[in-house]
Amino acid sequence: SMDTIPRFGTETPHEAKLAELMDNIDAWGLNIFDVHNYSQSHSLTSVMYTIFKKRNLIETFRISPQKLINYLVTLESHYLDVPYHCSIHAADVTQAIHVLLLIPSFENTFTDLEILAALFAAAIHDVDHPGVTNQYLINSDNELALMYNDTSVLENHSLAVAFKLLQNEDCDFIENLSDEQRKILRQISIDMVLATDMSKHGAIMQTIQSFHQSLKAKQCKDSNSNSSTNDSLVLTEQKERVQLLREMLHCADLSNPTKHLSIYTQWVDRIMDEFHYQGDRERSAGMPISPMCNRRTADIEMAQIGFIQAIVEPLWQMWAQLVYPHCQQMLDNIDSNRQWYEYQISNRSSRNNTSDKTTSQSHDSKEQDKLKG
Ligand SMILES: COc1ccc(C2=NN(C3CCN(C(=O)CN4C(=O)CCC4=O)CC3)C(=O)[C@@H]3CC=CC[C@H]23)cc1OC
Ligand SMILES: [Mg+2]
Ligand SMILES: [Zn+2]
Repeated sequence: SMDTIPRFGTETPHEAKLAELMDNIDAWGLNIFDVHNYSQSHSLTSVMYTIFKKRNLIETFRISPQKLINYLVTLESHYLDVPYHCSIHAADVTQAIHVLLLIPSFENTFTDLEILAALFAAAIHDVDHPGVTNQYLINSDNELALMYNDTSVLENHSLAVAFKLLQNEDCDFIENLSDEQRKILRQISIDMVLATDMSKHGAIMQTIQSFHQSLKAKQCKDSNSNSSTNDSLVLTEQKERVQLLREMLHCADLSNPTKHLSIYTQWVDRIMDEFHYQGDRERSAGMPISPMCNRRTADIEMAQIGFIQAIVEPLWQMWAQLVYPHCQQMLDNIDSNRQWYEYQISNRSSRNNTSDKTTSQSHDSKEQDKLKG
């Protein structure tokens, strides 16, 4: 019954602190690491449950709260204890897409079912991620690469695991959706999660420019009719709305550099840990070591500047243009974060041997610790 379900979906002795944090559920500045700590490591369950309650999705889709919790706790337990692609990343991306869906430009854009599908896709998008890249799974003849014919291996696997969990009677929180609604939810989730494969990034960047121009053209036509919703994008085709949701999840998945430095540097530590563990395995297997995966030659600051310049900034600039002025904070954070990493590089004492290099690197991470407060 309702009274057995805690306010944020999970039992915690820190409910008051969690309530304080959840007051920021609609804000880009939510500290997901604090949520993880005060929810007894149930950030994904508590964030998803809080968003579902806030968006009235439990009533709209006649969801059993208990089955929703059962699904979320089971999904969360199927995220592995890897440094970056763990349940905190899923919670982070889910909360990010929730905030992006709140942008006024989208006030009248998506149906409740599309919003349900988008949040579901974000929550499941990396479940059971083993902490290595698709390329590593392919190069090491992993069972998963065999299963998915080297094609979006991790993304296909996460989708299959997530939908398998739904088949459990106690976890089927979408039992009251019609067959047509379940079909649409599955279709949109598959489309969105497959689009988080970075090998699709180029294709997304190709189409985003012309797609957004066509949307802006339609938008200003609406504004000529001086309708009250002149800010919001109205897309008549479900295909176009799904394309926007695909881009939105990709943006959320690439949102670390758009966050405050103290949060961003924690994600950098985690992804570099994950990449370096992969590099260690590649080295000991005599395989070529993947980009950014060699801890012995790593230049963490350069990798971030390259990641921001090559991937994150171009994508977020396209996105910010579409929803101007609602994503300026993200662009500002990207800029100041890039400048911070450039400053770290300009600040380096000239290193002439590895021991110096190791010392100063540990010094840098102490710098970052200070930033974390
Ligand atoms: C916080 O910091 C990061 C967070 C996530 C990722 C991801 N990275 N990737 C690809 C790795 C290979 N790629 C590149 O090398 C891109 N690139 C250049 O071309 C120049 C420098 C540079 O980085 C593309 C992204 C993933 O596939 C991960 C999984 C999905 C999304 C992003 C993740 C990388 C980060 O910091 C480098
Ligand atoms: Mg992924
Ligand atoms: Zn991800």
